Amino acid sequence: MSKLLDDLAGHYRAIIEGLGEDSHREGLRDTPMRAAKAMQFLTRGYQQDLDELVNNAVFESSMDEMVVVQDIELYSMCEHHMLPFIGKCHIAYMPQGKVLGLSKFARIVDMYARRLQIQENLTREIAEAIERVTKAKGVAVVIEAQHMCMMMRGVEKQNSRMKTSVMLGQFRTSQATRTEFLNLIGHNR
Ligand SMILES: Nc1nc2c(ncn2[C@@H]2O[C@H](COP(=O)(O)OP(=O)(O)OP(=O)(O)O)[C@@H](O)[C@H]2O)c(=O)[nH]1
Ligand SMILES: [Zn+2]
Repeated sequence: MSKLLDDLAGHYRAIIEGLGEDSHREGLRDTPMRAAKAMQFLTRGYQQDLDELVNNAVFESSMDEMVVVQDIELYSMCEHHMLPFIGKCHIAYMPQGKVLGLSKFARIVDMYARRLQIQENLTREIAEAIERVTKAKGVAVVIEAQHMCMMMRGVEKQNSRMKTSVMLGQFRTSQATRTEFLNLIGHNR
């Protein structure tokens, strides 16, 4: 067992004790280690590297029309409360001689979502990574998510959703491209 994981489990034991619970009672005995492993999983994006993850799955193609990958589910952790935010990510790009392997969009989303994040930065990091990997003429990313810190505590609003978008290149400069994308993902109602 790594020292990092042991340390993290120790911190979880302290949190449990801090809540006034007995961390040695049967139901909680293994919880610090379980929680530590779960948190490591939920933040495993810190251990990942973009180039390694893409694994050269960038293919030559004459495709020069918009490609959209819609409804990629997303689980992240808000950096203010360390509570989950959950939603969907929509990605579009305008290829320029190269297309990216389909699964890599989901992998890139997860690499940045599995960290402590705010939704705005997550959206930008995904867009910039796709731009870097594909050298596309434009990249657009929209995320819509619900934040547990707004639902389970605080203002306790169950139905609000946050939408963020980052438009790069042609999606920023061309209203028509942007509109086509928003129409394709059903956001121009
Ligand atoms: N912009 C943005 N804000 C976020 C995100 N996740 C959480 N927040 C907000 O971060 C803010 C932190 O505000 P604070 O006043 O320091 O913390 P707080 O007292 O727990 O705030 P309340 O949630 O209003 O109770 C809150 O308004 C949260 O809603 C996010 O992804 N983006
Ligand atoms: Zn929060």
